[in-house]
Amino acid sequence: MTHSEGSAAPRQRADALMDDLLGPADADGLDGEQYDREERAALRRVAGLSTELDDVTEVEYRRLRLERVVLVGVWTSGTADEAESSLAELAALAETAGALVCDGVIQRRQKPDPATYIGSGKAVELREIVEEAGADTVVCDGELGPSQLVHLEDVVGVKVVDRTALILDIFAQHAKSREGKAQVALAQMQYMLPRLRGWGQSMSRQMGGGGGGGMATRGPGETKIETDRRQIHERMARLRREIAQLKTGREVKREERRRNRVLSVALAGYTNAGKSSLLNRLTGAGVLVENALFATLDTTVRRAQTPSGRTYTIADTVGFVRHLPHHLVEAFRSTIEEVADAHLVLHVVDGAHPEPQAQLAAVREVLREVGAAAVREVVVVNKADAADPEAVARLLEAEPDSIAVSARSGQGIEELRDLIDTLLPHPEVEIEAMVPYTEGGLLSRAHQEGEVLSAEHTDEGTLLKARVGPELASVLRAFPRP
Ligand SMILES: Nc1nc2c(ncn2[C@@H]2O[C@H](COP(=O)(O)OP(=O)(O)OP(=O)(O)O)[C@@H](O)[C@H]2O)c(=O)[nH]1
Ligand SMILES: [Mg+2]
Repeated sequence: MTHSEGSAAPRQRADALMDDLLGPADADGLDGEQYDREERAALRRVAGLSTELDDVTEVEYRRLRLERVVLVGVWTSGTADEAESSLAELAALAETAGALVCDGVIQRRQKPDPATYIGSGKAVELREIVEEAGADTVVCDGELGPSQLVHLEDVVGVKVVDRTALILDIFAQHAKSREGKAQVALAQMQYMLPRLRGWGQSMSRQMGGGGGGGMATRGPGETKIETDRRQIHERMARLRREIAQLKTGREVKREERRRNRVLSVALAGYTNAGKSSLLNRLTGAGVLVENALFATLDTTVRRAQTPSGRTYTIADTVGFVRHLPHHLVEAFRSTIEEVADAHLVLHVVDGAHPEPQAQLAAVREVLREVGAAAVREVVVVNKADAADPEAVARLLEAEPDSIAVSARSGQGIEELRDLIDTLLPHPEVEIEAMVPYTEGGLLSRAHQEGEVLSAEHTDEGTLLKARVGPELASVLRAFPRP
């Protein structure tokens, strides 16, 4: 059955990459396990994929419930290394979602097969691998159309999900705030809507047993799908309203910060680069740090101070990943938009990662999409403690505005603080004033909003020399130096 892919390279197992992700070899009791697996898979199908939603809100809490997965990628362009690292990332995503990765295969093709994603001959081979591994799910490294999912499922005999569904699932597990949860739920529904029919057909074929069982179930199945669709549409409309309200609240706060001329720094970067660790280093904030992808899904804003005593806010943001599902870019646009508003972006990259440049490029692409490309950017090469010094040196050379740090050891953090101080815009007006002791509030404003160059206590009040914004400058002019 291999004639259809004449030039296709033999299946590539990304074994080396998966080594430490592999569980113990399953040599024991194959028969019993297989039976068990069928039973579990059957149960899971009903729980996870059925369109029979008792309550449509269930969509929100849907978990893919992946257990043993086989990964499959179509390698259309680039080097073998790139194809393998994409699959390794998929493995990390699957692990983050709680799955055990049994195996990973890549097929070289010009483009994914329109019917079954990988070629039909390869799909049959994949089925053997799935059976051998005792896997219950196949995860494809791309976004598959509804009918591709159904057709591939028919061939491999287990649940098939794509990269998008996997990422959505992780996001659903990690979102904490109301807004974050609502955004993920909306994205999940957008993703599911066109796929309801597909799953429905697949289910009825399964339940019909033979090939011709479709007719009997089609009628009521369609009706049920229509009902589900309508309910999902209604729920999506409600979610959109909720998100709009929450967004207004967040924007009011943001507007307030802008009005108060609060200096702002945003941390952006590929997932797992160490953004939250760096935020903790810079502010002492207790933000969740985890060696998992997408530990942070909600924007956290903290207060920090530059070495010269200026106050600024620093926002942690959701991590980026290649091929971020489009729904999610949309859904998270608002949280990522925070970056577009910042005075300075610290673009954190994992210096110990094999492909930091690709990560930088992926993040910049999204930043451009949300209109944050014009914000001043510094590349913060993190994990310098663990990275190869030569790789770090190469990165620093390739990126003109860059600095190497380690959030873990503290190396480079002082320099980073100084750099933040230098790059944050400086208030434009230099002023001298004699601030009476009754106007203590003005002194603290000068400290917070501006840069105090000197403050000398005299009999008449505090002799202040400072750089401040125009608004505060006009207030201070009421107290000229005698
Ligand atoms: N060796 C080393 N590990 C680090 C350093 N900074 C962070 N890490 C580790 O990298 C992992 C990810 O750190 P996080 O701070 O959660 O990364 P993040 O960018 O916020 O990740 P997401 O929120 O998932 O996008 C954790 O296991 C950290 O302990 C560092 O400087 N050196
Ligand atoms: Mg984080």
